[in-house]
Amino acid sequence: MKACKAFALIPAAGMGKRMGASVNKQYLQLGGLPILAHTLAVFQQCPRITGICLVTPADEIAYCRDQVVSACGFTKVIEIVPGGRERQNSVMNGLKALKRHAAADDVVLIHDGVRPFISPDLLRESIAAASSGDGALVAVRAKDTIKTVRDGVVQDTPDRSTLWQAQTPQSFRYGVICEAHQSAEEAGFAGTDDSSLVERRGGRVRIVPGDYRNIKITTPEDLILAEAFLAAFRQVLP
Ligand SMILES: Nc1ccn([C@@H]2O[C@H](COP(=O)(O)OP(=O)(O)OP(=O)(O)O)[C@@H](O)[C@H]2O)c(=O)n1
Ligand SMILES: C[C@](O)(CO)[C@H](O)COP(=O)(O)O
Repeated sequence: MKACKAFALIPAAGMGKRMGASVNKQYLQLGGLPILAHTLAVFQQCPRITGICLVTPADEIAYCRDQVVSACGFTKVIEIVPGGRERQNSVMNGLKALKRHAAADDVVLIHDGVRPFISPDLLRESIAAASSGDGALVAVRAKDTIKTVRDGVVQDTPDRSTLWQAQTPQSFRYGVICEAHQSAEEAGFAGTDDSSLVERRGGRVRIVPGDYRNIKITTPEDLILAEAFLAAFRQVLP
């Protein structure tokens, strides 16, 4: 049987408010390159990825195309489109742009632009898992005990053995994720990740056990961790 195509959708249209930097956090330097370049490099180098759709703030499209995509030779970037108010809106814009390229059965890997430590193995495992069901979610087991809290008072201590921390990529058949986003938009449902939209539609999302290094660079201390990870584990670009 012919393998389906796999596309990457990279939302990178946030404001980086929690980072508080003078430039948007995806352009902060990590090992001498913008964070976003490290992320894109993993997808560019993965033979299973056919094309990449990048979502950036509308007023950064030209900068991103010239200073990141062209400058680093990311030839698999087939679309750069403007983002929306929330991450969910940015992903929706990317899904619409992929209509020109993807068929309903193709797989789309949705991956935060600021998670540069995703590994090629996890991309391959995500594509395989998403191809055999409704979707696949890279996640790691919760290491800490998690509390449910209301008004500063603990309500409950959920059984930790059932708790996983969601990362990206979150990967789905193109038709499945388009339907889930469309339905969420119509219902005014807001989720903090893409899997929750598919779960809401009764979809079966499989866990792909992830990697604690696959951090989302969110606050200044994450940058220190990222530099340490880069020095210890990773050499992506030539
Ligand atoms: N409207 C938005 C918001 C977020 N993102 C992207 O979604 C990913 C994860 O979001 P997060 O780390 O929360 O980024 P920001 O929204 O930029 O951060 P903050 O909430 O601190 O402003 C990032 O790659 C970010 O650029 C996006 O494409 N569009
Ligand atoms: C999608 C995500 O990265 C999974 O952990 C996360 O939910 C994004 O949340 P954010 O608040 O938009 O950073």
